[in-house]
Amino acid sequence: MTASLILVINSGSSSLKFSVFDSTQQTEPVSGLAERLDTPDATLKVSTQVGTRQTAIPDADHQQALRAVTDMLAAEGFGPDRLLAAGHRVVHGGETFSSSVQVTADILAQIEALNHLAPLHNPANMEGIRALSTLFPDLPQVAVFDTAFHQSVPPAAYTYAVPHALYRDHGVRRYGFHGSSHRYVSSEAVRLLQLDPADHRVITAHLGNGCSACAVKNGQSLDTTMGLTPLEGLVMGTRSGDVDPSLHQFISERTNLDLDGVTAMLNRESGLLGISELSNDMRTLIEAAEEGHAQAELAIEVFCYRLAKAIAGLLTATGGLDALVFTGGIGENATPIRERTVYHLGWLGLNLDVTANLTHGRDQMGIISTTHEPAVMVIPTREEWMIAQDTLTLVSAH
Ligand SMILES: Nc1ncnc2c1ncn2[C@@H]1O[C@H](COP(=O)(O)OP(=O)(O)O)[C@@H](O)[C@H]1O
Ligand SMILES: CC(=O)OP(=O)(O)O
Ligand SMILES: [Mg+2]
Repeated sequence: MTASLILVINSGSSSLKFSVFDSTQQTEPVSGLAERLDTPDATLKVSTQVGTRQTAIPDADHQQALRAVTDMLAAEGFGPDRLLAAGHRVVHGGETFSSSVQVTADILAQIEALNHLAPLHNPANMEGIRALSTLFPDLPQVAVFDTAFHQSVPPAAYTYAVPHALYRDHGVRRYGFHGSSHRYVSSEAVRLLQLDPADHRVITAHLGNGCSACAVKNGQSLDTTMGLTPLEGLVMGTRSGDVDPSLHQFISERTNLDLDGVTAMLNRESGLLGISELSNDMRTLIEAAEEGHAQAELAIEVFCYRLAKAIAGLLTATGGLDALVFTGGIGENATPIRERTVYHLGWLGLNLDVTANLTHGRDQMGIISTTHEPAVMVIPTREEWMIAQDTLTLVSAH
């Protein structure tokens, strides 16, 4: 049997998302998620063409979860003999990686040296790579970095106004994340609108649990809202985004939190959850706001205002706008969020087509504005598919 399957792994601190792509048929026959790892409630959810099912995998760690995934795949007829390669999402590639790479012991050491730049994400990503190489030592593995697409951002946009020695000695600069998503949806906008690949200006808004926006000119990222870590920029589900840099000291002086405690607060208890004191889930907030929940309403308004303000700022990098693209769970589904955000940007000549926005732009083009110049679009992201494509390209070249 020829090996044609690409296994894509997005390994997080307490979860492990996976997808299987069939590179010959261009299909995604199986995908799923192992969550609440290292707890008695750990579960594995698997979706195939026939439906979704859930199994308990109590106390499973990353390696046991991956074993459960590969056992399940074998039982479904996608055994290890059919695996061609695995592609991993790695959140931080620092300045070392400007494109995807095949993993070797040397590459693994280079990625590990960047762990301090993304302590919440990279160690978990490494865990996924390690766990899979223990299970299948001969399977080629590829690392696809969130930061890689943003390596074209110029120094004026990535330099913090702090002593330059911090950059030289410690790599303190803005890096940006969600690169696979921004790269995919911006190139889709160019394709769908038939824009000139060498002459276009697109702003992409990736709005999931983590949120970031990106300025893309002529296929290159020129600026983005996330920084040294994925905490900077927009309001997110549980992350604050931009705050006054004095806040760490201010909070720790007035509460009993130390630096780690404040960082955890800004990452896990802030954003939509922090403002609303209700939920980090946009669906819940939209419903609550409709029923008159004042803090849910405030959380939504802060989210949209800050997003619109960031988009307006990113136009400094592009010098114009051909398309504004919404993607991610919120961007693809939350009609009122797109409406309110675009409302703040009416002065740019952006006007939503109310019906198209309600149907979530589910036509071939995904356009939800009354005009095409500039166009507002909804384009579903395909981060896992991008990872599979890079993986296939790299292993085919070897
Ligand atoms: N129909 C919907 N309406 C509003 N928000 C939605 C809808 N569907 C999903 N979302 C929101 O999308 C967010 C999750 O986005 P997603 O891209 O799936 O997250 P992740 O970054 O974890 O992949 C949540 O805030 C969720 O409430
Ligand atoms: C980098 C980042 O914020 O990723 P996520 O949205 O998956 O949390
Ligand atoms: Mg996502």
